[in-house]
Amino acid sequence: MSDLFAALKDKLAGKSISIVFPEGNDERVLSAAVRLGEEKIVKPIVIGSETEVKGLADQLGLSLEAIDLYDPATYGEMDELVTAFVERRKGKATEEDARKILQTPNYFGTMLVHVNKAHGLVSGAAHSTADTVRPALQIIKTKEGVSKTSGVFIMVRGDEKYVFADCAINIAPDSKDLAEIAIESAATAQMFGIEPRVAMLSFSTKGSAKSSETERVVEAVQIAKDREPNLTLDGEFQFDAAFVPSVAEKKAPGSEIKGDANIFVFPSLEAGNIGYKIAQRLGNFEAVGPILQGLNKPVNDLSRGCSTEDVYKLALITAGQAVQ
Ligand SMILES: CC(C)(COP(=O)(O)OP(=O)(O)OC[C@H]1O[C@@H](n2cnc3c(N)ncnc32)[C@H](O)[C@@H]1OP(=O)(O)O)[C@@H](O)C(=O)NCCC(=O)NCCS
Ligand SMILES: CC(=O)OP(=O)(O)O
Repeated sequence: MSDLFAALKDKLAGKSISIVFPEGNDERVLSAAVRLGEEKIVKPIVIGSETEVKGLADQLGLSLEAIDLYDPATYGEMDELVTAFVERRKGKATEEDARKILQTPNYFGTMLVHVNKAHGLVSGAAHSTADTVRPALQIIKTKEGVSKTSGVFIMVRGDEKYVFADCAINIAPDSKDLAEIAIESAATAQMFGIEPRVAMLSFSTKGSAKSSETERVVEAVQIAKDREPNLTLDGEFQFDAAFVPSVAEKKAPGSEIKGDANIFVFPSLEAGNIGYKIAQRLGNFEAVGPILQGLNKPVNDLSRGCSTEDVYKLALITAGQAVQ
């Protein structure tokens, strides 16, 4: 993974990609933003009250010279953002609503991305996923051909690299959603040099159990294969059948996934979110993400349990998505 970040930094050199950090009051976020600015890799735009952010910087011994600090309360181009927000929300927000909502750092920051004053946004160190992603879903929206945004983690331990999806957004995906999550995750994996071999996970392998839950995954496999016949993908698999060759031989002989999957599509958000945290906390995997896929512009969420290093890395990935 260190190679990935070195390659990303090379790719970003001289590109002046600006990333918004709406959580200027959080010491992990402020420290990562200052580091990125001082390394001149991305241009950080930090959101927060000037007094509070300066106070935190003094406490942490940080200089704010390498970042831009925007306070929604005093932002000079608020009228432009208000007009653009009302236009984007078409009938769902009045001007009065817009003025109020744009005082919220995540909405304000997302609008900066929407009106091209910044290339991407990283938030979620101090906000729930719902509060972080809702502005993006409403304002940035999904790109053409994608019906739902989803969130993946790149799980890294030494040389091992896997993609876990969806661990962040869709609570109860239907079979069409699961197929789309699989296809989008395969594209995301390629960005990280992972040649996709996708396993659609369940508590059943190739019909060993039957229920509406397993049928949903079986249908998803068929939809994904019809949409992307060249993608190496199969299921439904229990995790052992997807990951352990000797178990795959017994439970799923003849599958093109031979216990060698590297992208794991979980059947629900419950499974995906619990699964990634177990691998992270018990399995000592580094969990990079969640990386949101399918949006028009890059907006990424952090876990509230993130470190400064996690903020730094997700910001690099976000900037990398902006120059795709
Ligand atoms: C993502 C989430 C916040 C969206 O829920 P919500 O705010 O109730 O969504 P709504 O149904 O009100 O929709 C709000 C907007 O987002 C859009 N939207 C909702 N889910 C979406 C998705 N997966 N992809 C794209 N757009 C989506 C809706 O179309 C709607 O757009 P509109 O206002 O322009 O019509 C919700 O599904 C959620 O809480 N997911 C779990 C997040 C979480 O806690 N994860 C675990 C930790 S990472
Ligand atoms: C991704 C995730 O689970 O985020 P949080 O830990 O903030 O809920």
